[in-house]
Amino acid sequence: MSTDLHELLRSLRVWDPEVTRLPSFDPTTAPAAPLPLFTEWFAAAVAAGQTEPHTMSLATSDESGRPDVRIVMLHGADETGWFFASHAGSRKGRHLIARPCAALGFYWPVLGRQVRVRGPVSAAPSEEAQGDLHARSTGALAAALTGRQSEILGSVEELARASESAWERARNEPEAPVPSWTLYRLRPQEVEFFQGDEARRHVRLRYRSTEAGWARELLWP
Ligand SMILES: Cc1cc2nc3c(=O)[nH]c(=O)nc-3n(C[C@H](O)[C@H](O)[C@H](O)COP(=O)(O)O)c2cc1C
Repeated sequence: MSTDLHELLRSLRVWDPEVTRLPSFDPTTAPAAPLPLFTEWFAAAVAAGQTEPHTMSLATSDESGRPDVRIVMLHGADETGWFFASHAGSRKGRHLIARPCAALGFYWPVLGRQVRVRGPVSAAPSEEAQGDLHARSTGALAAALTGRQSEILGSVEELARASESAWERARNEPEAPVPSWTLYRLRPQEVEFFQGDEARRHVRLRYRSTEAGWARELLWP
């Protein structure tokens, strides 16, 4: 029996009160810079039981300006930027060489919250990337050692063979270097916080980097 996609879509709700608690958000009480608010919202998402709150959409564009998007993990955020890691030779890595700008999107449905971050991207020093990788799990190192991300794969058997030897190396050599593994820093020029509201009076607060510091402005939903 085939699925009726349209019927299924119509049957779904956003912010079902059974699973979503929409907190109120008063933008007049928001801090002067976006990082403390991001940290507060991130912690609230974790506390509310949001699954995988540290995954985010990463949008890049190719040299012709054609956009692309995929999910990556957030590796950290501080006053210098938001961090993620990947292979320099992957599609996104090639995009970031051609056009070193990106956007991140977080969605934490248990609280009806979205955060968007945009800005220029640069690669952190290689020692930082290797240190970040080696502080992660054996699986993360094995995946990085498998390499060849975004290349055409001939068969699943080929991947299984490469992955098995990568796992073996990761177990025996937990500090194995992965030269293509890159820690990227996105320096925020704009950070937008979106709080969903049941009456659809969603609150959108945008921080915009200016020479005088962070400007804060509300946006129509
Ligand atoms: C939950 C989740 C987390 C992921 N985290 C990463 C990550 O941190 N780094 C990464 O390179 N790919 C990660 N991926 C895989 C990417 O989505 C993507 O398939 C891969 O990076 C290749 O993308 P590209 O061809 O655009 O370069 C993750 C995928 C999922 C579903």
